[in-house]
Amino acid sequence: MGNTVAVGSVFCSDKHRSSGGAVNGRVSGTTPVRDMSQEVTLDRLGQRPFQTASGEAMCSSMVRGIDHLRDPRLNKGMAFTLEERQRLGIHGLLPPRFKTQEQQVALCMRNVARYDENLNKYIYLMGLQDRNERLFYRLLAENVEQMMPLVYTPTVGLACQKFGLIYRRDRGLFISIHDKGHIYEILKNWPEQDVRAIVVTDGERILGLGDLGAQGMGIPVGKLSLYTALAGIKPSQCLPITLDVGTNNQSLLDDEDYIGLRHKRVTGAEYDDFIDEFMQAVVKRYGQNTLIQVRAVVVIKQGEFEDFGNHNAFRFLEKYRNKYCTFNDDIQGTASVAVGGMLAAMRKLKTKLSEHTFLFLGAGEAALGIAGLCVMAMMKEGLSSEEAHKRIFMIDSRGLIVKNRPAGGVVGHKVEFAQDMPPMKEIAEVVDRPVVTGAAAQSGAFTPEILKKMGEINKEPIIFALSNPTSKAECTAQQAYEATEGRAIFASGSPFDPVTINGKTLYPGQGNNAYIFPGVSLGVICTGMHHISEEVFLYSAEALSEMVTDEDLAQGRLYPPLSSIQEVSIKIAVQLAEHAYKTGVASLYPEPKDKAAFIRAQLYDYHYTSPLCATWEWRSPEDHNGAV
Ligand SMILES: NC(=O)C1=CN([C@@H]2O[C@H](COP(=O)(O)OP(=O)(O)OC[C@H]3O[C@@H](n4cnc5c(N)ncnc54)[C@H](OP(=O)(O)O)[C@@H]3O)[C@@H](O)[C@H]2O)C=CC1
Ligand SMILES: CC(=O)C(=O)O
Ligand SMILES: [Mg+2]
Repeated sequence: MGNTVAVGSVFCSDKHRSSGGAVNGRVSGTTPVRDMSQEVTLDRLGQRPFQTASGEAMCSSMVRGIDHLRDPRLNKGMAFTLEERQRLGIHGLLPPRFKTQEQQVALCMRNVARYDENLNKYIYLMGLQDRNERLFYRLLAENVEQMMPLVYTPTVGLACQKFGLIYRRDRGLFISIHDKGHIYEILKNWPEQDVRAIVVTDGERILGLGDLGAQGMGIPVGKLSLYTALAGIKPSQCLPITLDVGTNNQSLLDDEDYIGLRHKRVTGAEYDDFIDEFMQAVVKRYGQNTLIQVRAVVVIKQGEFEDFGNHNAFRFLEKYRNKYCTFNDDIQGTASVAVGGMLAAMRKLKTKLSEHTFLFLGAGEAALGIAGLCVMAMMKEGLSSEEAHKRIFMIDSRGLIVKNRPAGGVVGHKVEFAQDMPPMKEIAEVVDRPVVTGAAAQSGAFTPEILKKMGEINKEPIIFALSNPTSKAECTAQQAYEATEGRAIFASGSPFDPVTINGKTLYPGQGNNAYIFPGVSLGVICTGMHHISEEVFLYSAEALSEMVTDEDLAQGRLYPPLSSIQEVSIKIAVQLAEHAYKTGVASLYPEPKDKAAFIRAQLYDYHYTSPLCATWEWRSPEDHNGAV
């Protein structure tokens, strides 16, 4: 157990020693000399150093045998071979049986099935991620349909609500408003050097569940696990962050298990300065610095804003979109998946978007994002902006958004969608539109009567109930199909089981931004785009809809099956790369000739590799003067 594994040529700088490795019991990647076009990592002597489980080069002189069991990046459990066990000095620390990774995945599936409650399944999966990272990602990636509802919506919503109760160990970075002035120092505590993707929330609007404060951390953690499982972005390059500025949720403030700051949300200039400092600190830590250290490749910081409150989400998107490489998933990612689904529905109906009118229940981040992208798509089909806007009807908490709305009028991004009509309060009054989208977190808002009316007016009404989690859906798939005798073209934000109606089984689509954000992020990272334009989300929507087959459409699916979602991500990334090089917004040169092959070469491999390699030699602890 005391044996130490070493590589002949050691290339750790002092910086690396102080930022991870065995010093704090975690093995971090180093900052290797990196040439992404070939994905070769070389040490100073031009030799291939040891690769960690995440594919990163590392200071193997600092890794002890036992670390291969304790570090989730290195651990393979019973899949370590006899030779590996003996040479790593871990023989006897594992049961005598040897297993393949496939057998381990099957065991994990059986373990998940043993739990009745989804929250317990979630806890099991988080435990697996903490123990054996590759196994966790293989389980997720190869069983997306079963696992996504557990690590993502709907279960992640419950996990956030109970986060304090189920909290086990560190994952992600918490930065509180009281860290103002020191955010860069906090970022330096993160043990990874090569972060490419950050998902950040301030917990103010977690799914449709409202303000969950610091417990919103489940969302960046869940989203980033999909970055890896669905788009092959390396886990070591992903950083989940929660900005804790307090919470206005009194029941959390009163909850003995609440993990965040126990005061109301800080707002105004103090909050804005805090976010500004955060953005600058991220670039200082992972933007410029990383750029200086690498060769032949521009490493970018890529960040995603998630589940911020409405009033801040739009402000920050405007403020930061041209200054940083960032997007808002709730506004832009959702828009893309919804328009992708609508384009697929148009193929089924053999019509164009511009031939329809659209009704939105909700006029917040999700609904306004979708409405905006619908306008863009209709303009691409030939409508003027004015004509396209006339086709969009939106309802917020005060009723239909109209120009002459009394008391308070219409403000912000809603203004462009205000119709020249008399005010109307009830959704039933305006539901005679062929495409109806719910994104208002008002569960059951599409009542059976409303759904029936949609079915009476339209032969095949397009009904999207996008609110999450399931408890907030505007209607269920069963309700939509039943009220329309199976004629509805339906999609929902959280998954619903297939429904059999009049002997025909229909497969509701999951209109969730998870179809979009992993692929967009992969494309951005692989091209070094500095800014993400709105067109990216229309291209992604088109790429997504092109992957829907006629057979899918015949079964009621508006999206490709979740089992093919990795291919969707790659297709989106390739499409985005084509666009990035064509329009000169890529910064990674030389331009890869075969973009698909290039992108595939970057992907995280969740299969185990051997920790042993030819250049290794055994050294006793004394050889290292005890520096193990
Ligand atoms: N499927 C997916 O991929 C995604 C789904 N979502 C889901 O969409 C939902 C909304 O999110 P988001 O847009 O960010 O939230 P916002 O808070 O930005 O918007 C909510 C909107 O709903 C409106 N609203 C509230 N009550 C009613 C009511 N009784 N009748 C009509 N409208 C009402 C609000 O009105 P007002 O403006 O007057 O306050 C507001 O316009 C959430 O459940 C979220 O989980 C979000 C992102 C992605
Ligand atoms: C899916 C998502 O991002 C949301 O519901 O907020
Ligand atoms: Mg969200």
